[in-house]
Amino acid sequence: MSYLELHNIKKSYYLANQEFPVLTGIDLSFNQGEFVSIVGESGGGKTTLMNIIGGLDSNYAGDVVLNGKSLRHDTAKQLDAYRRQTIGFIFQNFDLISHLTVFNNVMVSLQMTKLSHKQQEARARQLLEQVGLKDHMKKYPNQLSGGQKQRVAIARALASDPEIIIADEPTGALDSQNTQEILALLDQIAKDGKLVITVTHSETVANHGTRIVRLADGKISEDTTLKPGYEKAQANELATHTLRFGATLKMALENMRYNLKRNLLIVFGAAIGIFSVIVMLGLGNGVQGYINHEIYSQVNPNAVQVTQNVPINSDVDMDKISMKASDRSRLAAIKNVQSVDDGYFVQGGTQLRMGKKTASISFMQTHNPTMLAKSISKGQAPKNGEIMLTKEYAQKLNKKHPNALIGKKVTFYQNTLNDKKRPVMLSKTLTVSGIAKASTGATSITYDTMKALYKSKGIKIQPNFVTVEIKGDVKNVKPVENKIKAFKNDKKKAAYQITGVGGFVDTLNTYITLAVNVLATIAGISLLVSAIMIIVVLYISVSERTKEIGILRALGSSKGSIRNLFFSEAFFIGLFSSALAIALAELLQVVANNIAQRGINYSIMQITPGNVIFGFVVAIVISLLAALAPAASAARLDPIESLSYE
Ligand SMILES: Nc1ncnc2c1ncn2[C@@H]1O[C@H](COP(=O)(O)OP(=O)(O)OP(=O)(O)O)[C@@H](O)[C@H]1O
Repeated sequence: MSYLELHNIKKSYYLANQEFPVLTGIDLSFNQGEFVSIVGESGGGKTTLMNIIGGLDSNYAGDVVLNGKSLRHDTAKQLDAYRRQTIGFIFQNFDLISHLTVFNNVMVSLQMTKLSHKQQEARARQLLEQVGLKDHMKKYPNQLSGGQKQRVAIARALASDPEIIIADEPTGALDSQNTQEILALLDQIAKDGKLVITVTHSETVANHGTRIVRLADGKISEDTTLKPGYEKAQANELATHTLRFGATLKMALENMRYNLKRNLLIVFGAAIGIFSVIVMLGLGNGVQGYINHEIYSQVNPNAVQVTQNVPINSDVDMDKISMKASDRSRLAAIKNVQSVDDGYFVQGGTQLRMGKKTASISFMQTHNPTMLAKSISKGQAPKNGEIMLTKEYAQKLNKKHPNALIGKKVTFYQNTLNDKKRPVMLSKTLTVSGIAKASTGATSITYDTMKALYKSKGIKIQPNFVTVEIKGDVKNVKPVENKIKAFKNDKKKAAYQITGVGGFVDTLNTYITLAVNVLATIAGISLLVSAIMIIVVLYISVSERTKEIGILRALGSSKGSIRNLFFSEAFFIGLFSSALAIALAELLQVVANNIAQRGINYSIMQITPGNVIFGFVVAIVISLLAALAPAASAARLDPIESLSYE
């Protein structure tokens, strides 16, 4: 039994359903240590035969038997492994990967062996030294002479220490000096106990080997042994696996670096979409924050004022509008209610006097601790025996310097009815504690002061409103408001009326979030443009790298690895473009906030870590999705057609 046997190999090509037979029944056997030259007329099927022996073509009749085992039933993956482990290809046009250095061209093959990374590097160095390229390892293929390129190809073919070297016209592109040197190397490989099969038109090459096989009309016409084959050595093939993801990542990175300018433009283009989305989200956060900040600085959104649901007019029955202990306790029992404070408001009938000046007050109420200090423009909230005035009323007492009233005494008059419905005048001298903003503050005294004032004429008051304070986030306000609204009175109508901004703020926030998301989605349309751009670029890349794909398949990488190669490229486009987009957005944030701080004293753009992560994830996912079709088309390419791609 010979090491490699071909049994009745037949192969035809079909064009428009017409059969063109190329090989019509080849029977051959080879042994390790032989240097066989296959010669024959051009178009006679030599390359076709080499592709069958090399496991690149499995669409033939007959059988290839290696070491007693037929290749016929090998799966695509087993054939990949066969090419990686047992076969080393050397091509006429060298077929090196142009964007990889000499060293890395050899490393591509070695990365498919199970050697450690250190051992792979050491072997790459040793092989390149062996073919005389010690000083050229860092060069790119286009910086080498033809003979040097073919040496790199030989070093690469020897990477996994395969038992069979297939050299298709290895000296076809070389001068006589280089031809001799390459032949010497091939001869040495055969001497080392490997099987070297070369296809050639050159008699010089053919005569150099140990055996010449002539092909004519698709058959063997002559099989001549020139000299006995060399001693076969102990088979020493290295165990292999397909190109791992890490290696494809590295190759993708090297390819991007090789086409740096183009890739920078692509990354920049893809970054625009992600940048717009991040900026929109950041601005959304900022604007929402700003609006909330503005509202919160004026009023406490977590405070809700609750009154009985009865129309208030001059002859209203005070008893009907008062908030009873039962009202207060059922409000206090609602989830998230922190406190329920008694309050009392008065509409009309109030006058302030200071010297000769008077001010009629249309509305005043008791002060409670949920009112924000920010609603006071000067001074403080009233304590017992004090009054806070809104600016509007303060100006009636001191037009030019309303703030000068603070600390001064004013006389407070209140017309009301006593228990017997007789009009009485309440009066008390109070100290002005502070001036409230007209828009958000109220003229107010404490509940105790109000109570004492009425008590001076024997009137006992009940609170006519309460302030319900709600715990925690403003989101808790709406549910509490809804619960309050749900209470019914005897007439099955809503028992209470409420005023407060919390529910409104929550609704406003919902609308702002909605608007921001709509804007971000519109900005996201540019992501679609980015995705289409990435698809186009990757298709161009697949077509540019068709030859490289053929080379990698010949070296034994699987379809999956080819797919990964393009996914890796897409991954890097996604990664780099999102990094660029985030950097630009952060930069814009610094500039925008700087300007905003000067204008409105607020950071109007707030990009959160969540936005940044979102940007990264979206960019990478979109890039990988965009790579789906180009990567699949690259993986589907036929290795033989890819190798002959010009
Ligand atoms: N993919 C293909 N489809 C159709 N015909 C093909 C295909 N590949 C090769 N052929 C034909 O098969 C025949 C054998 O081609 P092959 O390349 O094996 O010849 P060869 O002996 O290596 O030729 P040369 O010495 O010129 O390189 C040729 O006539 C060629 O046109």
